[in-house]
Amino acid sequence: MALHQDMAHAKINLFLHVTGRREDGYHLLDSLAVFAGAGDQVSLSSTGSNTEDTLSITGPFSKGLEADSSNLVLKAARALRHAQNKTNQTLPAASLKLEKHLPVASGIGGGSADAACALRLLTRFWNLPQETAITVAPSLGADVPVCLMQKATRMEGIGEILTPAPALPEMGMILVNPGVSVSTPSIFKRLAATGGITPRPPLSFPAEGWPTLDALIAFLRTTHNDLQPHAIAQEPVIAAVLEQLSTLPKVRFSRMSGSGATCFALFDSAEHAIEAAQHLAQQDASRSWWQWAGPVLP
Ligand SMILES: C[C@](O)(CO)[C@H](O)COP(=O)(O)OP(=O)(O)OC[C@H]1O[C@@H](n2ccc(N)nc2=O)[C@H](O)[C@@H]1O
Ligand SMILES: Nc1ncnc2c1ncn2[C@@H]1O[C@H](COP(=O)(O)OP(=O)(O)OP(=O)(O)O)[C@@H](O)[C@H]1O
Repeated sequence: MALHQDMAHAKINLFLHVTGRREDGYHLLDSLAVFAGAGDQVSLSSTGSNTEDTLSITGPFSKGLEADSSNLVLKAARALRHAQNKTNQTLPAASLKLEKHLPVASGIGGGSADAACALRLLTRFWNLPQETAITVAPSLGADVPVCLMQKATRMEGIGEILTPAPALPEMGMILVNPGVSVSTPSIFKRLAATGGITPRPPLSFPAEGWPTLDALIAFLRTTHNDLQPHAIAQEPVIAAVLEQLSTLPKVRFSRMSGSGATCFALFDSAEHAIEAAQHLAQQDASRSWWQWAGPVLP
């Protein structure tokens, strides 16, 4: 029986500016990340024996994902054990289950969200201080620290400088992925190969936040996803997704998230998003695409 379970929510970059490049090749970013109701489910139970941590994967996107030490869930467990400098004998082995609902390598941080979720579950299971998870998170991926919190956040540095976002309005969202997986390093490489960084004046967030969706959208229109043109150059179908989203009833704003290929559209409410998703599902072009509609987490 599962002792603990938690949701690994999809991370959406409402904008994503690439502001510089470090000597190690990692890019400096400025981004506003929010979390959608969509997510994977991770659960944990005790194996009842002192063997190794184990993982099993089910769900619509389990195919092609290995449940071995390459999986970010088991990498999270190993990193946490290492940080505690304890052996398998002193921390009981965990049996982890991942129900995979988010498309893999799709720009919405599914693997990072799973790793962060595993860190949250395991720190509770092993009675470790929360700080251990916070310390370990960046070593698992640039998106893991923000996924640990699952709250609207401004991301800077390479993703490790996190500032809670000011107040956001209630809104609904559609996510659409056309079924092509996009490797994050390949899109950053394309950006670097073309000279990359677009100089921009520093961006300030209003301290009072955005009381309405109109206000948020006016702000977002001054921003970009700098990875979007490079992802479209690699996978032109992303432009078709954005075209479809822009014509949906009551849509307010659309853009690609992260390094793609998932694109999002914003609506005044989750109900409007769900209605528009029903409309989208009837279009020939989008029938085979993965889609989700619902609320953005507060
Ligand atoms: C694009 C974003 O999703 C925006 O939230 C993240 O920056 C990427 O986060 P992530 O997938 O967790 O990234 P990682 O697994 O740490 O890095 C994958 C690869 O992406 C590139 N990378 C990633 C993050 C970053 N700030 N600069 C980079 O250049 C590097 O080539 C790195 O080897
Ligand atoms: N639990 C996992 N879920 C998804 N991918 C995983 C997992 N564990 C390892 N991976 C590997 O991590 C890579 C990145 O997957 P992920 O779904 O996090 O990409 P992404 O959504 O593009 O992430 P980001 O938005 O952070 O760039 C995949 O190529 C996959 O092989």
